[in-house]
Amino acid sequence: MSGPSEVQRLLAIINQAATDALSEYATHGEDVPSIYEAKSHPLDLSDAAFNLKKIIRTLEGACHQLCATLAPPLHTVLNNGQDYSWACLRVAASKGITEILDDHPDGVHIDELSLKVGITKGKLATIMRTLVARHCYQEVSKDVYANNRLSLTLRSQTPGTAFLDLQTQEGQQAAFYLQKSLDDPVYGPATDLQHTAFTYSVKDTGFSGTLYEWIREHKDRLQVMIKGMVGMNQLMGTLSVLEVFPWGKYKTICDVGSGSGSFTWSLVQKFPAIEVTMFDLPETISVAEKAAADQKNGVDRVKFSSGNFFEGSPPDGLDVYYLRNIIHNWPDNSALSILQSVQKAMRKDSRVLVHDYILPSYHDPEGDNPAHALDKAPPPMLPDFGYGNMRLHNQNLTMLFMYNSRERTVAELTGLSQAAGLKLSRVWDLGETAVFELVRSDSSE
Ligand SMILES: C[S@@+](CC[C@H](N)C(=O)[O-])C[C@H]1O[C@@H](n2cnc3c(N)ncnc32)[C@H](O)[C@@H]1O
Repeated sequence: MSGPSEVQRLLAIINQAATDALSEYATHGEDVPSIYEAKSHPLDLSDAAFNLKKIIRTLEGACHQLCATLAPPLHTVLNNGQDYSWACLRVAASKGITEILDDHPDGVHIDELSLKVGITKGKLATIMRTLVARHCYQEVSKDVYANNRLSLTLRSQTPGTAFLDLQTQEGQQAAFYLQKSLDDPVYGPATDLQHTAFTYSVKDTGFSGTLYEWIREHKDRLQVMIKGMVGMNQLMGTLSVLEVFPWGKYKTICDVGSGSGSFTWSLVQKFPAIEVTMFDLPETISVAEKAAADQKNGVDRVKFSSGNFFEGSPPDGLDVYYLRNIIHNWPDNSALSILQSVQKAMRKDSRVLVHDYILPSYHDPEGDNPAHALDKAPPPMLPDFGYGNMRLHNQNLTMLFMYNSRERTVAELTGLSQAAGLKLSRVWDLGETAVFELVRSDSSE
């Protein structure tokens, strides 16, 4: 395809995707939001909006590819290398700027904002201007800043800002040390959890261990991590699995590595006949048991089981074993042990749902099997949607920095599953994440 025809095709894709997005808002009976409004939109965190996610994946991917096609290459490459907006987001969230602006819909002058947050006016103005250029906050008149739709997500104490805190602290710290750790003769070739970019970044403090051990020693970060997992799942839109998978056919579910239970509580509240057992390490289960006090209903249908999936199995004989954001945390040998431990607990007709980002791979035959295929972007886009799947690649990198692990392709997950005595039944593409549905190898399905 020639340059001009690539551009024409990308423009057509962008046009179609934007039109589809407008229709999707109409389908849900909602107005199209304005970026200048300081109010949340009903579809912002809706589990039912997974089609919108798919459309945006195409739109973002095509827009970025169009710019990368037409701009000088150094422009695009350094846009990526120079992106410091994360540091400004971190300041805004930690200083509660959104909450201050909440009380002033007409905006606050930088002089007053500077006094309220305790940051010198000139420095704060630089930070605010950077964020405004990213559509987060708005400058309503000269040096007067107000909230908009995006800045509302920066209210402190929310799961979303807890996730931002993790990404911009431990995440960025590990990212900085990636290159140094790769050059290190011990850390570079290591595949274990003790020798990651993150553990490299803290080794001069005298710490040696895994991220999990580090978190245990830093209890304040454990709380942020538990809350941040809720925010991460909001971002990923994982709860759309409640809309897509036929949960109504099943009664007993095990939420394996449940964390504080953000999935469990949503499941029992949406499906009144379902019973869930949360299975996690003792320290996490005790946090989850305390969090149960905040739940309005379904508490009598939730059981707590503490254990370690490397030393035993989750409770046996349940209908569905659901593993969300678990397998991707572990290198292959450990991921295999987890699947084996679940397989041992299964009845012949039980099933396992592995819910992670799944890496598209368009060059392996398994990816072409229509029953297992993930959506593919139209040419001339990169088949995996490129920038449209950026969070998948960011998560893949986070797994590398933190655990020496990675997101996996359908073929890689299929291989691990087979080694654990399981076989693939179906892949559910949720627009951002995907669910890998497995049954026992000896099942007649
Ligand atoms: C990334 S979090 C995912 C939590 C939850 N599934 C979610 O999606 O929000 C990983 C979870 O695995 C749990 N975990 C780690 N090692 C474990 C083990 N050996 N046995 C059981 N659970 C474990 C952690 O405590 C944590 O809750």
